[in-house]
Amino acid sequence: MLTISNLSKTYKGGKKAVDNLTLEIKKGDIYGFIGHNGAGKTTTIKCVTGILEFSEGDIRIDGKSIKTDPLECKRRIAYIPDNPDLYENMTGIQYLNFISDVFAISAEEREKSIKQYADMMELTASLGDLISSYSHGMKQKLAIISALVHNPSLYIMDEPFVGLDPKAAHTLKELMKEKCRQGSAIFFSTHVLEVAEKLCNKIAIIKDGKLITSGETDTVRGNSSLEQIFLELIDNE
Ligand SMILES: Nc1ncnc2c1ncn2[C@@H]1O[C@H](COP(=O)(O)OP(=O)(O)OP(=O)(O)O)[C@@H](O)[C@H]1O
Repeated sequence: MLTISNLSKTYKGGKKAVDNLTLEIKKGDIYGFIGHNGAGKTTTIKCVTGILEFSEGDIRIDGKSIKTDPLECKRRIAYIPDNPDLYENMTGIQYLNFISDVFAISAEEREKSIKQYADMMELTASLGDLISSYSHGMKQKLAIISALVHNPSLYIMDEPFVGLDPKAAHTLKELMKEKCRQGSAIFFSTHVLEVAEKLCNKIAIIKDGKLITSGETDTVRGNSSLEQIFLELIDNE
């Protein structure tokens, strides 16, 4: 579903934020992407979603290259950034309709799914309010609903649980599991190792832009906790 091959990204000032990264995310995977602050997670995610250009390597979504076929790739993905920068002068419902228009979702379908996901995220009562009046968590919820509404085959999420209250975080975890059971795939970054350990069937750990380990969560972790393994790998590499 998502293949990252030998990806390297160097910023203009010369900082190599991602260094020869190779990962494969398959249909049905909930793939956790873990690393210290500044490890290169957001940079990788922005390359995958076509926001950042990269000089070396290749990124393919369902076999299509984000470099040469960006529109086809973007049709298949939903991106939930760590700091949703939404159109502040729209109301929540206007924004969801705008996203539904972009992805050509029928009126009937959007009405049903907006209601379903807004109810689940407990945002229905605020959908008529301007986004500028929303808290960080409410913006995060709106970004999540907008992703779910167009039912993509690949979800890319950057720290999706930050700012969510415990109930919304629980709902999101359940939705993530359900979407992957239905055949989507999720690639997401997180610092919350307990969540990654419980939720992800696969995990990758990066340090200074380089992949340290990746694979089935149980194999990566062995008999230890993910926290122990993470700390050992980060200290020893
Ligand atoms: N626009 C930029 N220009 C130059 N360097 C950048 C830029 N954005 C990020 N970097 C650098 O690239 C490296 C990777 O940053 P990135 O944001 O990808 O890390 P991260 O793993 O997402 O970190 P965090 O967990 O703190 O969000 C860091 O050293 C950072 O300083």
